[in-house]
Amino acid sequence: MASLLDDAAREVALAPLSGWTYDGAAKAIRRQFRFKDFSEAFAFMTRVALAAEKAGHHPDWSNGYNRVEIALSTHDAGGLTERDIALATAIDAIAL
Ligand SMILES: C[C@H](O)[C@H](O)[C@H]1CNC2=NC(N)=NC(=O)C2=N1
Repeated sequence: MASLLDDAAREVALAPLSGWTYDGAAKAIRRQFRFKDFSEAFAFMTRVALAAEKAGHHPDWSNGYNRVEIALSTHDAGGLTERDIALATAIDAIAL
């Protein structure tokens, strides 16, 4: 199982990821994305879903029209691990 990132490792890992913030209560990182319309938002979600399946690591998310809110946490480990950082990086590349 991936090991939890401590506070210092989390700071280092989050530094290059703009827009992701740490939610200490949820032990997750969060980011909100906005798109032109629902079709664009859902196309993004489809691509993220495929990347998540490939990684075997999945987002907790919600969608309302053109907004997609994503939280990443490693449930098996009970907090943030490198798997969340890797998926956040992949998601950012998809959103470009
Ligand atoms: C067995 C399988 O690898 C696990 O259940 C995976 C699937 N996707 C997952 N996704 C997330 N975000 N956290 C997990 O702990 C997790 N576990």
